[in-house]
Formats: sequence, C-alpha cells, structure tokens
Amino acid sequence: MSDTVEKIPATIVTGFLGAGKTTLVRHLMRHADGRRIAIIVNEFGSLGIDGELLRSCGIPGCEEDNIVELANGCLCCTVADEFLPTMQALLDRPQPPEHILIETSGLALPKPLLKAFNWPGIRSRVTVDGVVTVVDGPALAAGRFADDPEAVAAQRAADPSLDHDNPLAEVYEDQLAAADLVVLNKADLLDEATAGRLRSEIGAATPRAVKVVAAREGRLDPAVLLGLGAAAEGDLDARPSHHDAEDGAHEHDDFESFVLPLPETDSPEALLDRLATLAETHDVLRMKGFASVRGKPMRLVVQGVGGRFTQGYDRPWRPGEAREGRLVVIGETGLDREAIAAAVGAAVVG
Ligand SMILES: Nc1nc2c(ncn2[C@@H]2O[C@H](COP(=O)(O)OP(=O)(O)OP(=O)(O)O)[C@@H](O)[C@H]2O)c(=O)[nH]1
Repeated sequence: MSDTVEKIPATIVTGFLGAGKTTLVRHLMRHADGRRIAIIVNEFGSLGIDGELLRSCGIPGCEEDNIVELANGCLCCTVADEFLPTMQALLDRPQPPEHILIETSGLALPKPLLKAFNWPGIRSRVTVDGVVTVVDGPALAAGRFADDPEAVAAQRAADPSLDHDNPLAEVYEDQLAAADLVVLNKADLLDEATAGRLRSEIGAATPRAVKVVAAREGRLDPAVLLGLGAAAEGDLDARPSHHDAEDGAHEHDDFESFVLPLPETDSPEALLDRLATLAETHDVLRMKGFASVRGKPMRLVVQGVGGRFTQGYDRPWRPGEAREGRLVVIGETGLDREAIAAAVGAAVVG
C-alpha cells in the first residue's frame, strides 16, 4: 500500500519535433515555486540545443546540476544504456529531486520509455505522474503530422502490413496514444474554430478519454501539468503503440539529423530568410541552433519548425568562448546534406 506513497513523480513531456516541449518545460521551471525538479532532456541530434537553452534561461532550478542531457540518440532506443543509469544517479543523490521532468526527443516513442519505469530499481522509487503530449496546433491544422487520422487508422486496419507507410504519422499517433494530457500548443496561431476542430480530431485520435488544453508557449498552471497521478507505468495496455509487436525496438532509419557550422552573419533576418527557403526547398522538418552576429555581444538562437522561423538572443558569448555557430538539421532520411550545407555556406561536420 505504501508502494506509491513515497515514490517520486516523473512527468514525461513528449510531442513532435518543434511542438514546444522545451518552451513548456521552461515555463514549468519558471513556476516551480522552489520545488526541486530535475530535468532529463533527450535529443535526436548529436548537439544538445535544448539542454543548452534550458541552462541559459536564467531561471532558478535550471542550473547545470539539475539538467541531464541524453543527446545523440533517442531515449526510447537507449533506455537500458543511458536512461536507467541516469535515473539511478538522480535517485542516489543525497537530496533526490522532488519531481523529475523528462523531455523526450520529438521523434521518440513514449512507450518503451514508459516500460522502463517498470524496471525493479526504478519502479520501487518512481512513478510516472503523467505523459504530457504537446501538439503543434498550426502544423496539425496544416495537416502535416496526421493528414487524416481516421483514414490512416482505417487503412491500417485493412492492411496490417502497412507498418511503415508514414513514419511521421506513426510517431505522432504513438505520442498521442500515450498521453494523459494533450497540450494543443501555439494557440496564438489558431483561430477559435480551428482550435475547436483540432480538439475533436485529437479526441478522436486518442484511445482513451484525455483532456486537451490549448496553450500559448506551454503557459499552463503547473497544477494542470503536474500531479496527474496517472501511474502510467502500470497502465501500458491502454496506450497502444504502432511498435507493440516489435517489443519496443524500432529503427530511426526513417529520420536523419546532422550538424552544420553556421558562419557569422551580419543580419539575423537575412539568415532566417535563407534558412526558411532552405527548409521549404529541402523539406526539412526542424532546424535549431546558435549563430554569431557580427558586432553583437549576445548569442543568437535560431529555431525553425518546417518553414516557420524565429530568432532571439539567449546569453552573451562568454569570455574566451569561440563564437561558433551551429545548426542542427532534422528531416526524413534522404536530405541532400551537401546542398543544404552549401546553402548556408558551410561544410557538413557531423
Ligand atoms: N507562436 C508560437 N511559437 C511557439 C509556441 N511554443 C513554442 N513556440 C516556438 O516553437 C519553436 C519550437 O519550440 P521548442 O520548445 O523548442 O519545441 P520542442 O518541441 O522542444 O522542439 P524539439 O526539441 O526540436 O522537438 C520555438 O521557436 C518556440 O519559440 C507558441 O505557443 N506559439
């Protein structure tokens, strides 16, 4: 009975590339009210941009020690090698966290991660308080991740061999199927009618009745996001995955990621224009990184989701720090790396 009483709650924040997970985690940290929260951030690309952005945000609680980065992989595939030892180390701290936030990569399937919470050393000490799935409202409205969920479902039901027909939709659907709460994010870019339509679409795509809340920049009261008490690790059957038959193992051959050095720029606007054109031309799903702007003491952050780009400065370049720009590029396999590199005036480095 005391089984659940003293367990540390963990919240899994999942959602497609660029949906707004890191933004939501930052909001949560800003409103943590002194709660000791540890963050585990996982990224698909080899360069940990999200961890870097969280550390530089200046919010108390986002210090180095509280953020553990699992870059270069996908949490769902490196559970045993990376995630479990990381959790163990957090739990073994003299002052263990009061809550653990896990931000998955945009391409991760939540279910293998949920399963990991049943490992003996973890299950006795941590419970999954809830899976929060962040959805990019405007992307969904544009039909990018689930053009027609019902049609996809019907097609699949008719032909079970259609396992990898649409990897984007599969990831999106798996993330929704695992959700205890869905955040319909980027509500500022949706009109009311569209938001209403998306809510019903999401409702139809989730296998259980799950609350859908609209948000701008993940700005929701922590009481809405935390304390869901789902104990999701004990409820796996209710969260179907396209990869159930594969016992959690899945390939990421469908997607690729690489890093480009970004040359110093005179104009952030010109840089963004170039990247936006590039994203459209080459069908890039996600770009994010840092750049040096000539004459500026601050580091420029660039964020691109599909063809929509934003920029801002996060922190001054440190004394002695090389002002090296870096851009992570993520897309479906087959990106023309050379052409993309040439378009930003760089050579591929990783
Ligand atoms: N307009 C608008 N932009 C948003 C909102 N939330 C996040 N963004 C922007 O969307 C971009 C991606 O946000 P992130 O929080 O980095 O998304 P993510 O899900 O962590 O991205 P990945 O880690 O690549 O999967 C950034 O430029 C954000 O500023 C929102 O509610 N409205």
